[in-house]
Parts: sequence; structure tokens; C-alpha cells
Amino acid sequence: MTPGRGLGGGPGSTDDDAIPVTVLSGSLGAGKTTLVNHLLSNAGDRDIAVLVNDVGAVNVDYDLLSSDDLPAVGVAELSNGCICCELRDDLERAVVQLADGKEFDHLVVEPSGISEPGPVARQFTNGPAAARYRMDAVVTVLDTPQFLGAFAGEGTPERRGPGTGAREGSGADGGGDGDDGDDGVRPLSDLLVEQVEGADVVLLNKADLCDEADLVEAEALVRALRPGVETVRTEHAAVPLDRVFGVDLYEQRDHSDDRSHGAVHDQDDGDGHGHDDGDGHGHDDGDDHGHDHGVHDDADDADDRGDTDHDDHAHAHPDEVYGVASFVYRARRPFHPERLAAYLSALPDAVVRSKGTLHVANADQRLRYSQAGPSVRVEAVGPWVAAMDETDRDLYRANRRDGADWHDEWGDRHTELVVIGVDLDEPAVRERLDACLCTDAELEDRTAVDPTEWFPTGADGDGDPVAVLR
Ligand SMILES: Nc1nc2c(ncn2[C@@H]2O[C@H](COP(=O)(O)OP(=O)(O)OP(=O)(O)O)[C@@H](O)[C@H]2O)c(=O)[nH]1
Repeated sequence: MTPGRGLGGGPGSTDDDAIPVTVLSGSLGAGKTTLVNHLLSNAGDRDIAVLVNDVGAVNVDYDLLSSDDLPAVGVAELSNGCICCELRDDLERAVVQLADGKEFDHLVVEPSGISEPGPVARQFTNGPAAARYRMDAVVTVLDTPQFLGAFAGEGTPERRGPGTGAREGSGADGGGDGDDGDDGVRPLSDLLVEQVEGADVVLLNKADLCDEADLVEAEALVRALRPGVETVRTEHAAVPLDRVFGVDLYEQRDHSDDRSHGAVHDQDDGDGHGHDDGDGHGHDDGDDHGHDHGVHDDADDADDRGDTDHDDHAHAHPDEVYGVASFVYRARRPFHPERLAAYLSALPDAVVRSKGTLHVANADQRLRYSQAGPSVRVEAVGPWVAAMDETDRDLYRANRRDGADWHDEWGDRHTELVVIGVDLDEPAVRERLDACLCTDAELEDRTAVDPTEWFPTGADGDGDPVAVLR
């Protein structure tokens, strides 16, 4: 490690050979993976490595990004935890390993939608990663309609919850029922505020779902939260790359009020909330978002993570702070298309985000499913191997060595969904999904089941490869 940097060495590397890092931020389903795809597809002669961290035990984003079509030089995944807290050491290890193993000139980090960008960015300015990397910018992707739904017409958004001066009824909060923080659980809208406050560049994404007045209002709200921040309106996160790469905005920030910048051990008075940064909103200063040292005072956690410099932190993880829970639903038996389409079009509000792969009866295509708030989209992404003719199938299977996942009856056809929500009634959602599976009688009379009215038939077919169910 270069002396004077790394552990406690102050702001990150300034060497020319330090690899610039873009940390993405944005709510569940805002468009972060869409942005990573866009960046990779338009990388030109840049060699980009990507690190993804997903909510839940299955890293859907990793599967999307590690496809052969995308020219990332390295894709590392960290699942089932949050890289701003319990996977912090893993993140350090992963990025140092990436730098050791591959040549690349930019790292993009996509944390889960319930991560706060500040603690992730600071891992590149303090600690082992600072010797190899330097922070370029935090780019926050906003689901603009969701952001407006949460805050429009309310003046400057503020965080609610313990110690922040609770506000009542801020409208949509990304899923929950507008928790007032009495039980220590904060609404997801708080996280939106923090993600904007921690940004160097804000993409007003899903601009196609907004009119001009919406976008002007969203820009004003963003600037109220983060004066001077760069904003870019985007559809499907299609931002010119020079607006987000090589901008060197993070280091130019005024970090003087960031207590942890340059100091590994964040000092905290224990309430984790009431540090006014002088911006007039009474907000935290950006380093203890969801990391309420002292609230979740679990010494065992620290022991489990090993004996490192930050183990004396007792973190309240974002999933606890925001009451976010997730589970994985798996099935081999196919869904009945009509019942499934009906359920997916009317998911309970508690389901904030769900995504994954669908096996729909009589559909020869793998269906990639993505729901974010009110939007539900299904895309056909190529045939199941089991639907190929025998020669292709044997060839494909021989090359892929995926025999372990091959089911006697269904081959590679399967459903795997990650369901993320606030106040989620997991058994009820599972039961409803189970009820959408084909019955034995329906499987016997397959001719009666036609998915094409609800689900896409694929790029090669006559129909549209994408279906918007809601
Ligand atoms: N209409 C519209 N849909 C979009 C836009 N950008 C992304 N989407 C869709 O929004 C859904 C979520 O996009 P992702 O890129 O997976 O979102 P994410 O932020 O990576 O999601 P998580 O990693 O789960 O937090 C997908 O169905 C996208 O196709 C946009 O600008 N307009």
C-alpha cells in the first residue's frame, strides 16, 4: 500500500494510475442496471469493470450483466447483504482482487437499491481500496415518477423518522404505508432523499413517463436537496458517457462537513440521526444514513466480520432501517399465463420490486420479468434450451455443462424470482404465486393454454419481444 494513503490516509489516491470509480445509487428499480448496460454498450475504447450488489439471495443483476454480449472486462458480484455494511470487507477484497487480476480503466459499482451511496464511496477514499482507486463521482438514478409521487407539492423533501422531525403523510414512499418511524423503521422515501443528497450527478430517469412540467418540478426538488448538482434527463438511462465518466466531481466536493472523510472511525454521538449539516434542512451530514451506531449494538456482528479497522461499528443495516425484506420464489412447474398476468398486474403495494425469470406454460422463450412499483415489464430473451431442436440442445448443453440444473421433465425451464418489499406478507405472496401455477389438468391439456395474449413470444417470433403488463 502506498504510504499515506489507504487506512486513515485521507482522501483517495491521486495518482494518475489510480482507477476512477463511479458509484451508482438509486431506489429499487430506478434503472441502475439499465444504466450499467448502457455504459457497457457505449464504452468505446474504455475497459470497464463492474461490481454488483443485489438485494436477496439471487443476484439477478449479476446474471444480466455477465452475459456474453456485454464487453465488461470484469464483473464481480456480492449478494445477500449490503456492501455499505455487512459486506464491506468483501467489497474491499473484491475490488482489490479485480485490480490485481484484470486491466481496466474504470470501475462501476452498482450497490443494491437500498444502499446509501456515502458509505460505499468512502470505501474508495479510506481503507485498502484507496491505494488503487479514486472516486470519480456518485451518480444517482431517479425513478422520476416515483420521486415526484413521494415528494411533489410538499416543498423541500426532508427525511422523516427518529430524530429527524417526523413529517406526516408524504404520499408514496416506495411501498410501505408511510411509516412514521415510531418503531425505528424509516420510510423508503427517506432513502430517496439521502441518495439525492449524496449525488454528484442525478439522472432524472424514466423521463418518458413524465411531462415537461414534471421534469421541471423534479429538477427543482433535486436542486433543493443538493444545490449545484448536475442533472440529466434520461430515458432508459441513456446518458452521454462524458456526463458521468471522468467528471472528477467527487473529489471536488466540499467534504469539510463529512465527518468520516479521511477518518476511518466515524465519530457519532449515538443517536445516529440528528447531525445537522448546516444546510437548513436538519438532515444528517451524510455518513450515518441507516448506520445508526448504537441503535443496532451488536458486538457479535463486529466479531463475525473479522478484526478490521471498522469493526467497532455496530450498524443498523438499511434493510432493517427501512423495513425491507426479500425472498426468492422458485418453481419448475410452469405458470398459467392468464392467472399469472392477472396477479402480476395487481401485485400488492407491499411488493416494491420483483424481478427474475418466468417459466410460462407453452412459452418457448425464457421470460425476463421486472416490476418496479407500478410498472411491470416482461421481455423474451431467447429460447429455453429445452425448446431447441435436439442437435442444438445437445450442443448447447455440452458446451454449457449445465447438467446440474437440468430437470428430468422441464430441462432448463424454471422460474426464479426475487421479491422485495416493505411489510411484505411472504406466505401470502407465495400462496398467490403457487395458485398461478398450472394444475395437473391444465398440464395434461396443454393445447388449451396460449401464452401469447399476455406474454411476449420473442424477438424471432412475429410478436413483440416485450410486454408491458402494467
Ligand atoms: N419506462 C421506462 N422504464 C425504464 C426506464 N429505465 C429503466 N426502466 C425499466 O425499469 C425496470 C427496472 O430497471 P433496472 O435497471 O433493473 O433497475 P435497477 O435500479 O437496477 O433495479 P434494482 O437493482 O432492483 O434496484 C426495468 O423493467 C427497466 O426496463 C425508463 O427510462 N423508462
